[in-house]
Amino acid sequence: MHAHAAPLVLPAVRFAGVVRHFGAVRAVDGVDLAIAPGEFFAMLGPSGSGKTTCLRLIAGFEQPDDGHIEIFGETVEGLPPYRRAVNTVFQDYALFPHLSVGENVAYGLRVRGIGRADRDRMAREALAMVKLSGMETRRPAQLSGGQRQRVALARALVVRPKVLLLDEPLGALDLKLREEMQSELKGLQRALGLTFVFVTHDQSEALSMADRVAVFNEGRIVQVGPPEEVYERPATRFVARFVGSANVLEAREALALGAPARPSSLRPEKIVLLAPGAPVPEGAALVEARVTDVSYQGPVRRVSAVTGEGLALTAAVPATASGVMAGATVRLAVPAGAVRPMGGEQ
Ligand SMILES: Nc1ncnc2c1ncn2[C@@H]1O[C@H](COP(=O)(O)OP(=O)(O)OP(=O)(O)O)[C@@H](O)[C@H]1O
Repeated sequence: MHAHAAPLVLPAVRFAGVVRHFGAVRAVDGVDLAIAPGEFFAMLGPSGSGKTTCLRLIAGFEQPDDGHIEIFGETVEGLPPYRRAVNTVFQDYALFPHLSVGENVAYGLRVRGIGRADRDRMAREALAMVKLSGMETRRPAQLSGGQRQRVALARALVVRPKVLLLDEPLGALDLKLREEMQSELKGLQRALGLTFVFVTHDQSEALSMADRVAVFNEGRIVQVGPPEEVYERPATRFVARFVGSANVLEAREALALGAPARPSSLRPEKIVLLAPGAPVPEGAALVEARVTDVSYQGPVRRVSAVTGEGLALTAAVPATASGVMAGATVRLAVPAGAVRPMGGEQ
């Protein structure tokens, strides 16, 4: 964006040069971002990369040491959490064990001074939204993990925030439930038209749910864009490796595969295992390599191999491919365009 061009829509959340240090730890180290209203925005990165601190800065549980934060155009520095148009769903749900489900959900309304009848109605509506109608009188201890997660969601939504902050909300759920909740959350976000800011260290979760993904490393955003772009065109080595474990090629290695001499990424699933005698596809580079390791992963096998020149590649090939075992020599085709140049260094 040009500095002089006014944005077309006021961002739901805007960070300008935001810094948060804890002693010598640069938890958030100069972050700029603009999250659009109604956007599902994922913050993805390894443990300790600063995602949660960014979320806490939006919520108002942390204050920036430097930089500026706006929520729908309003400067929020110094504004306490309850005065911001945001609400948070925590990973551990933070439900009150001694209150019923209905009371948990209505809690935020009670502290805002909303009367009994309205509270009950709004809590019932919020519980219906997360498919928990009829559970009002249960205690959190009488619910499954997935149901508790829904109560936490209803409790956050009932006060009608403009931005919902979710800190690894599905982290405690098993895989199947997690996948169900991913599509439900996404559906809910679309139906309500709310802005969701979602923190996760799970790259497939970020890619499948978000409109845009910001990849964090060491307190900075190293790439931000739609999932396809982050996956297909990682900007840095870190993004290439962290999102989908791409092969990272040095400039001379890219050149040897017929691509421009630039540091580049190559997705394992783009590499084609050629059957013995099969012709090399048009425009592809042919590589002969000795298999060093094979790992079966259900639909695919991940094959690690090294060429005579010492180029190590990982390919994801159909699990049905035969004759692939450690020590075997394989012919791999790297299609033209599969080698993608990277700009940044971090
Ligand atoms: N209150 C605090 N006091 C001291 N250091 C902190 C505090 N909060 C966070 N940090 C440090 O700041 C860095 C970033 O932490 P943060 O929780 O934002 O990372 P994260 O990417 O969310 O990681 P995770 O996925 O593990 O939650 C870490 O090194 C962390 O130890």
